[in-house]
Amino acid sequence: MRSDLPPPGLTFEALTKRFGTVVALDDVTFTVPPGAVTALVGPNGSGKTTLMRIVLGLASPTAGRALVAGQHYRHLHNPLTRIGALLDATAVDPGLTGRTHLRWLAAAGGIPTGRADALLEYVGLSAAARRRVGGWSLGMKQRLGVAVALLGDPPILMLDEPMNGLDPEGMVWFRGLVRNLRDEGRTVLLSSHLMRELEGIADRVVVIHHGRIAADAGIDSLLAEEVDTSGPPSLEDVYLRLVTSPEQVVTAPEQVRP
Ligand SMILES: Nc1ncnc2c1ncn2[C@@H]1O[C@H](COP(=O)(O)OP(=O)(O)OP(=O)(O)O)[C@@H](O)[C@H]1O
Repeated sequence: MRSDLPPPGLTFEALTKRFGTVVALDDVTFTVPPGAVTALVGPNGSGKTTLMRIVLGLASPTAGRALVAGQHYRHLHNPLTRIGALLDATAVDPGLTGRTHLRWLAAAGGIPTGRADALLEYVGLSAAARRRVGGWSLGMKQRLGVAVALLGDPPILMLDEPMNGLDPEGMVWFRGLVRNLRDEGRTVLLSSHLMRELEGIADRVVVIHHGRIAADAGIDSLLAEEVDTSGPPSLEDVYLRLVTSPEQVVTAPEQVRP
């Protein structure tokens, strides 16, 4: 392998996951390229969370594999410093303060606890940090989840529906955050149902439908191909067409926003 190639972000190779008779993921192959923001979209139950859980070793694939920078998660040295994830913002002990939660996770991961305070400030939670998380709104918990994901200052972030519950100011904050992460050269995989928000922050889009890839392309090329709309094409138009025409597969991996 050439040494001047950037390290891969996330790689999914023929990934299949069955829960009994339910096929959550069906032979899924795609790459999340480094240094870009990739949106993972699909209807409820299409397999997005399952895919992310497999990356972190929280679920085992029935077949195929998911790799982080070319390695299985379980083989990563200091995993918090390699990939940060937000899968379920509500999975926090409600009796803990946000600060205690974050400092505890930092200590458990061998990260200086002082970073927890810096991150609470970064995600706009300094004022609430010493209050119990049980009294926090969903949007506040999402911000805390982002802080957890950033604890190890990882080059790869994987965020499952991080915009749920954010108020308009929170949306603006989140947009800025994702742009910063990309400007810092980080790799971001982000799932959401909020197409308009994704249109403003994603470089690439992977559409998953019934556990299979329906599109994997740069957002600009996806929009450029959408010619059947009366007004300017939107990601929502592309998405709706794809999930109502599951046999269609769009790939244009070369298209990444500069
Ligand atoms: N632990 C489990 N046991 C059984 N079935 C499961 C389990 N986890 C997920 N599934 C099923 O796998 C499929 C994919 O679910 P998944 O949660 O990955 O979808 P999703 O795309 O994240 O959905 P949403 O957009 O609603 O969050 C669904 O049919 C779901 O019911």
